[in-house]
Amino acid sequence: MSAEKPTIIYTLTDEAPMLATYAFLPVIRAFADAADINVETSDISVAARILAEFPDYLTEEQRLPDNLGELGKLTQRPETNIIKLPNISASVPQLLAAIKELKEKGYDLPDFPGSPKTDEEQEIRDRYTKCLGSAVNPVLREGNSDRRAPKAVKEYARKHPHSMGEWSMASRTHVAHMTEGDFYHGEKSMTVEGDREVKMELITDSGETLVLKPKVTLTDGDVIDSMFMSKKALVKFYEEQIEDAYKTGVMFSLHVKATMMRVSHPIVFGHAVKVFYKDAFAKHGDLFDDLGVNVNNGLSDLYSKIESLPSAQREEIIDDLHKCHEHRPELAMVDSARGISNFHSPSDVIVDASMPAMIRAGGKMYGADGRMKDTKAVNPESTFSRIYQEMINFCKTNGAFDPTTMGTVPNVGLMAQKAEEYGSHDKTFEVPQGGTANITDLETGEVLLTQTVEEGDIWRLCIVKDAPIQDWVKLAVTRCRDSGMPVLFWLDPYRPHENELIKKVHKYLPDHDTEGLDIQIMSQVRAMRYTLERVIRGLDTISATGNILRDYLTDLFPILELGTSAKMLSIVPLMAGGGLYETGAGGSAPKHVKQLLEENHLRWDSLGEFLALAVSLEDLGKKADDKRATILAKTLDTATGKLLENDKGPSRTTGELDNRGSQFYLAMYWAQELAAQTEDEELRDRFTTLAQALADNEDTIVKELNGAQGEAADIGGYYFPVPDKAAAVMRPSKTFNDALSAARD
Ligand SMILES: NC(=O)C1=CN([C@@H]2O[C@H](COP(=O)(O)OP(=O)(O)OC[C@H]3O[C@@H](n4cnc5c(N)ncnc54)[C@H](OP(=O)(O)O)[C@@H]3O)[C@@H](O)[C@H]2O)C=CC1
Ligand SMILES: O=C(O)CCC(=O)C(=O)O
Ligand SMILES: [Mg+2]
Repeated sequence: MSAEKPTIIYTLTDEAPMLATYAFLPVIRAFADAADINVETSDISVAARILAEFPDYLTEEQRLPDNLGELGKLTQRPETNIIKLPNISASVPQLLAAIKELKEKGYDLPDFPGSPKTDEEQEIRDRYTKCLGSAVNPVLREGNSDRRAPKAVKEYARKHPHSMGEWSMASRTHVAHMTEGDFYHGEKSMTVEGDREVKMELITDSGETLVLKPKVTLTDGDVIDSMFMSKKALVKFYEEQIEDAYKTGVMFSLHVKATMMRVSHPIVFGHAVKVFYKDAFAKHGDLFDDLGVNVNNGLSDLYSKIESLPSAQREEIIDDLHKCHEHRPELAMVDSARGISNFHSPSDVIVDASMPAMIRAGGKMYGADGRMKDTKAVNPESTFSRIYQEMINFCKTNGAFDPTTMGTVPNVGLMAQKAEEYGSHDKTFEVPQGGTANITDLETGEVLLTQTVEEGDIWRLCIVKDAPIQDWVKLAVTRCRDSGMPVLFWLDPYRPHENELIKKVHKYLPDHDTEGLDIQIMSQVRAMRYTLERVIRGLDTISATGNILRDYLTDLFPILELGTSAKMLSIVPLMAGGGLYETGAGGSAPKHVKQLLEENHLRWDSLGEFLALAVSLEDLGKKADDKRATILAKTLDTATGKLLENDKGPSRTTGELDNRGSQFYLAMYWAQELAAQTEDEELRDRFTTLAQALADNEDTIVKELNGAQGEAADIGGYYFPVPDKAAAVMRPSKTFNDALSAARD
């Protein structure tokens, strides 16, 4: 990072946001240049992270630095200013596809060892594992989360409401979750006194001691939890729910977060597939084992592994899989036209986005015949899934929410320093043998937390440190004061972990001036009900939650309120003083890439980027006392408001204004605002020319941008596109490109 100039680091990520960046970076640079702001990029896409992990397999020219590691270090510096776009938290099928593409491009990477047999294979697998799942966000999110709908965005949604499906009392949609044997059921938690080192060990029933994690360093005040999911209870639960759905004729859908909960949830997902196709697994299980089939990676893994078999044998298996459907319920589909079900891949249906989409659609998902149907939404873990049933009950009673009148629900989420589930990846184990699972002090041998587990159970240790909790409480109070909204801490005293948090909230609230503020603590189901009663009255309520509810609620409410969580302001005030500005609360929208590749239309809305850039510039202005950065921030904010007012967001329909056209309008409005301001004459003069050039050529530019649509687009890859090709597709208007270049001269 350049020491002299104020610097924004803009991340290059994956899928739709990465494509949008090809168009947006030249716009940003045209404006940032004028204020002498450095805009650096950092490629943290899954492809770049894979390449950075395997320098020893690559030629000198092919090697990439460890950008993520570097950014992680920068989060510890107060001057850091990062704009973070959504990235793929890769499932195994996505990782395999990325490796395949890179190999085809001449990167001589090793194959991903599905079941490593040698030390070398294990080492390769361990390296690839670093690129799997939620590997980016926990590293960069060295602060807690502040996500909210900006006023202009909320007002836009009120004036231009998105469609909402109808809810009826007769809806059969419901949430099914475990009532015993899940992580909630046997959770144990404690606040650690004094610094100490512990290990995770399993004393097996045969008396052997297996050390699963030799050392975990804990500090005074850490809250630690030991919890497990019983395999037996999970399988029994799936059996019952599948049977119930079949008997009652309701569709079955599974909602997990195999990407973020990258160790536990693929296993939870895999058991569902095995139970659903129980008969086929009973008949061909040995063969599947020989082939290395692992349905934790989805049914697609099974289909690809049986491809090597003689066709008669393969067809017999496929026939047996199909036969299972005769006595199983209908499955929710991801792509009914292509026969791709909810079981195909664990990253196709991700609970944070999938449950709100279903609730927004009136409790319906797509069935195999392409029609929307009621569903049994299976969310095995009861810890958080009960909030969805509460909302469903509410919708059944009160009907669908009305975006023109509903209140807003911002979130203050605890996630700093790998809080809670974020840090659990390397402390989660599929128990190899039954026994006693202990968290044991390395020095004294004292057992801090103990669980009795059985073979196949998933056992994990989560930690949340004291400083992030203090920071979270402070952020909640600050947001309460600044917004004038009440704050609810969604904490359940019956859950041991949250009971520890409640004690800390009580301890740290008195550190702040809370005079006149409405701050309450409620268990999750009550908090949801209380919030919803306010929402339908147009009243706003901040939710202060742990990490998982941060994730769930910041898709749930935005999707209902705004139609998408991409329009959220998503700020992470870094605890070391810097700022991480995320672009919305949604993901990288793979469906949008499909449309671009097929029809050259990108429906991705970059509003999240516009909002993030404005707060990033504002922060730069404040910290570096940089007047020009402040002017850029203010004018960008006004331009974004104008964009909303004039309804220049991207359309879903090919041939109409898309991401590129929307960015053009943003650039034009921004230049016009700068041309109209009087605080800085040089800026005014510089942008008067650009504003003029864009306004004069508005019709030509829009024609050039929209005219490029309609045919398939070639960007030279999916995970690692060819930059020139992607840039050519994303910047099809010569007139616009020339005007931006001229502005930098
Ligand atoms: N911060 C991060 O890094 C995050 C990353 N992810 C990753 O994103 C990927 C996809 O996750 P998924 O669960 O499908 O969720 P997404 O939020 O990416 O997509 C779900 C749907 O939301 C809508 N949407 C999302 N962003 C936008 C946008 N900017 N403009 C318009 N519509 C938008 C789209 O609806 P429609 O198709 O109707 O247009 C899209 O299909 C996964 O790989 C996941 O790991 C997920 C969440 C956060
Ligand atoms: O880190 C991840 O895998 C996804 C994060 C996410 O969905 C979110 O932050 O809302
Ligand atoms: Mg999310």
